Amino acid sequence: MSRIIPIGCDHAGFELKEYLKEYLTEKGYEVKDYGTYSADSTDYPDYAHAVSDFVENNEDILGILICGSGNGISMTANKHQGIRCALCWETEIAELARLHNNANIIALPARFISREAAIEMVDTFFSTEFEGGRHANRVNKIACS
Ligand SMILES: O=C(CO)[C@H](O)[C@H](O)COP(=O)(O)O
Repeated sequence: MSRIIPIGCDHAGFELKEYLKEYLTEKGYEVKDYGTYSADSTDYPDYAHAVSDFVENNEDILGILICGSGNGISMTANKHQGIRCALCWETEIAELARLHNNANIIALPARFISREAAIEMVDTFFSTEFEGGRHANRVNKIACS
């Protein structure tokens, strides 16, 4: 797994993004911060597209996106052919997103989860490998031609 983690958020996710960035940097990851860089109101698609472009174009990279509900940022990311972005609100969902769906971006709903929950989900997401097997064929069927 890569030690580089791209991360992006809108204003609702700014505080959590800063917190996760510090945590992941302390853990030795190289965090690529695609913004936003303040709590001023802004548009989540700008950051979702930037992180998704990076993940799509770099093998073995997993990313993090954050907005208020997690919906807008994951909807945007999932417009990219190479992205499987999973909206996660508890640890088991984050684990299944990797095990069964080979998700390459985790979307977090900053307004609905604690910092502790976010850390646990991120730790799980980044330490869990895709199970393959019966799930591989299903994941291959997700993309539209
Ligand atoms: O969750 C979001 C998108 O899915 C946004 O963070 C949310 O819509 C921002 O709302 P507001 O402009 O009222 O702060």
